[in-house]
Amino acid sequence: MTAQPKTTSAVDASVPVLDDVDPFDEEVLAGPHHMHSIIRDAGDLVYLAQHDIYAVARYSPVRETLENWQDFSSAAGAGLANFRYEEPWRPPSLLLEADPPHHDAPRSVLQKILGPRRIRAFEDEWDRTANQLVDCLLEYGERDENSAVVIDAVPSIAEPFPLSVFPEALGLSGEGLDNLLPYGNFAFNAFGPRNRLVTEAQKTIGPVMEWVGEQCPRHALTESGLGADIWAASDDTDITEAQAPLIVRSLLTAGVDTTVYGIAAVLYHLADNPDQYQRLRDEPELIRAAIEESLRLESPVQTFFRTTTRDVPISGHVIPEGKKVLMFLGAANRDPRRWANPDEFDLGRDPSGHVAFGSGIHQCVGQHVARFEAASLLQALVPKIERIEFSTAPERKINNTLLGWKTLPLRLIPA
Ligand code: HEM
Ligand SMILES: O=C(O)c1ccc(-n2ccnc2)cc1
Repeated sequence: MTAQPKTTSAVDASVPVLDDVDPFDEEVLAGPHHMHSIIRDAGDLVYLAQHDIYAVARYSPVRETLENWQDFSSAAGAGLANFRYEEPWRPPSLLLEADPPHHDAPRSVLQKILGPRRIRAFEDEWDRTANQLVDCLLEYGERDENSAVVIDAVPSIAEPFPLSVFPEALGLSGEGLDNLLPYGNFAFNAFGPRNRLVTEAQKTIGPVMEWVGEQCPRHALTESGLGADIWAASDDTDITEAQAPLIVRSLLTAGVDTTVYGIAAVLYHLADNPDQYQRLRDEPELIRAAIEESLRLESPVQTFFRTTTRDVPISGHVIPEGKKVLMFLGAANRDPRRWANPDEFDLGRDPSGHVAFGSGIHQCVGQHVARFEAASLLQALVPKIERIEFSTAPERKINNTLLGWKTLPLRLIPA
């Protein structure tokens, strides 16, 4: 594979060039919001010279780029690497890294299998698991002098809950599930540049990748899980037998890490807004709004890329064909041009239209899994916990694509 030619096509002189903005700088990854406002203020479209990429951060050009799959292709990869010039680190995703028509059948299969009706079938079981988790924390959790339960919500809630419900729903055997977090972490780092985050993880990811590959064949999956549904679709020739394991792999990649970050985001914003947590206690019907508003504010999946399929006109500029375009979903979700008081957590706002799950033909097909998991958890937690407070400052986890928490030290005051 030849290295991607650097800016063979001249940058349209009207496009603001930002020389000193590196979205993948580790300090920026830990706190991207100042960078977001610099890019939003620079214009609808900017050129980030350090990576030879274009970028959109304002709400409407991000929506436009997400929804225009013809001009902004996913088939050259959803990350910085351009599959036209570089070998993907694994066979590309049949959904995330495909355009119509190849994208169509895998998408319609997963859309059915992960649709709200099918996921609602897990609701009672996920509610039971969530209540068991909360009861266990109340029963055995360490208490402080005011008998508040003191936890780090990342290892105590955000990680164990998705790990205890999703692999089982998918139909995994149960052995080696602790491979799922490092695998997801690596996959999301791999959408970025080959920086320390990638090269460090590359040293130990081999056996993890092998384990993931071993979970995808039909015989590795239980007969009643979502994975079996994917294989059943290959019997009905909606998809081929060769495609089925790759689609299972998609769920292994995205099915846990994303929801760990999503749940941590909800708990963070509830602890950060005690008055609104009280409102949630009084009005539990606002639980879904709390989840959406947390996803808007946090945007656990911060970025994805597209590749232009022609010289694309956008907002009075032209992006040359074959260029990577970085979509800052997190910046769009806090764009003051679209949201009043964008940085505020407001249960009273209508958060619909946020792009935390993307938009258009690639919009997150697992969004109902994410929403149902978070809702089960909050429905178990809110009635039993009077107040949630930070016990000490939370620490950011660093990833090239995901924004979330490494630690979330909380004090849970029982109701
Ligand atoms: C809070 C949790 C999650 C967030 C924030 C999230 C975010 C996203 C975003 C932004 C996209 C669009 C990608 C693009 O436009 O290139 C996407 C696509 C996708 N998501 Fe998620 N996701 C989450 C959870 C999940 C889960 C739990 C699953 C699987 C069970 C999943 C499976 C997928 C798949 C397969 C796609 C590709 C869809 C396509 O290309 O047609 N996601 N997700
Ligand atoms: O097929 C894959 O490799 C893959 C598919 C989907 C995601 N994703 C990201 C956010 N929600 C899901 C990540 C990887």
